Amino acid sequence: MSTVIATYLLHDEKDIRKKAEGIALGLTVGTWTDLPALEQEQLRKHKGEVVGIEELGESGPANEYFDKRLKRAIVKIAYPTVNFSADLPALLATTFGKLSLDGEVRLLDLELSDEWKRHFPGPRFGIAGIREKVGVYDRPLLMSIFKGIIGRDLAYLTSELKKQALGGVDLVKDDEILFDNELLPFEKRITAGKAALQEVYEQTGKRTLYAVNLTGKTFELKEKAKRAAELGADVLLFNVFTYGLDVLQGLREDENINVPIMAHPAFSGAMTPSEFYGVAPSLLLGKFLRLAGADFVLFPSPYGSVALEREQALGIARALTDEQEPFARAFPVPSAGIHPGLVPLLVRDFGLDCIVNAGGGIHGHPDGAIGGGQAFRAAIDAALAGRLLREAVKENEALQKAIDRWGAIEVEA
Ligand SMILES: CCCC(=O)/C(O)=C/OP(=O)(O)O
Ligand SMILES: [Mg+2]
Repeated sequence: MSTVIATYLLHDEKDIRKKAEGIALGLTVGTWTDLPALEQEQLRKHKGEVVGIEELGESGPANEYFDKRLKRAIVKIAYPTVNFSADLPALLATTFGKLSLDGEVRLLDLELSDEWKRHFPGPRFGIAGIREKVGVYDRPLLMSIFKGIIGRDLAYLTSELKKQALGGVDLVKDDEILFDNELLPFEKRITAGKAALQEVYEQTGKRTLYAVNLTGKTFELKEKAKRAAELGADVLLFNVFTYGLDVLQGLREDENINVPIMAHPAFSGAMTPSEFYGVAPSLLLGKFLRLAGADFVLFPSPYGSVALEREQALGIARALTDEQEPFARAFPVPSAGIHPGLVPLLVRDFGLDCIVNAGGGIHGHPDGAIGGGQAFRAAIDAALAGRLLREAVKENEALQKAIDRWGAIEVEA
């Protein structure tokens, strides 16, 4: 019998096993022991089963948070896939729908069978496909973010786009808060951006991609995305969690939207932060986004301005790049508050197949976006060569200015 196995962190004052059994029945057949034998036989294939309980010691923080003494355990429950349709909305409603309202349960993981994974597309391009588009194979990619663009016009956007590209970034993304507007209409951002980046390519030979924010009402997104593809959009930025995972999957599965999709974590912070309830970031921002088709996934880095606990951030990256999964690997993009002085940590923690992503760390450079890009590129080269930044600055003024402004955290061999 095909099942999905959910792993939860459970809290209960009295009896963890009783709570776990209640969940397994409550989210499947509802009741069991009082059923006549014949009905039990008929319903057996639909019955949820507790398949593992790992008792944990009490947690002071948990007791303090819930203001009561609680038993804790890692609990695994198997849900028969015969009970629900092969889509993420059904999977989520079954395994963490009403249960998510309990307030004392955290969903840590969902294990899908290989057979069931075949219902999901995974990234269309993935790391390999993106690298082919930018022509860079031997280092982390560098991405910058438009900042201070709201209220500006197309001339300003294209001027800023050129500066970021001239600084040597591989991609430039819209900020997630840039929406369709009269001054910067979606389609014109694509066409004007493309022309501007072609100019830079002809000037420098460096290819830079532009990730335009796909926004608007849900049922208009597909047509907008198809139009973007027709206009030659390089990448679609998408605020997945203000829409839903299945909307991402719908965009990915449309063969007329043959464009890489960059998932932004906006609004996911409503579900992930607590250690006691909600959803683990490695599942929400890692496994689910890869399953549904994101080619890039942004998430808070362990050392930026909205930092994620290091192991959590690394868990997302592992879920995005796990070679055991039957999906293309997706680019981890640790973000928020990133500046050139943090590049040694990023390379140590995320390796070659990641994207260094910065807004303020590019535009806040004393020499502007061009200097910011140059500083990051120098920091990436130094980190890959195993050189300390304090050595690398001797040959790179832009990096020196960045370190003077933001400092540096060296990773000593
Ligand atoms: C985790 C998303 C980061 C993001 O959206 C953003 O705009 C970052 O900007 P900076 O923190 O690099 O200025
Ligand atoms: Mg942003």
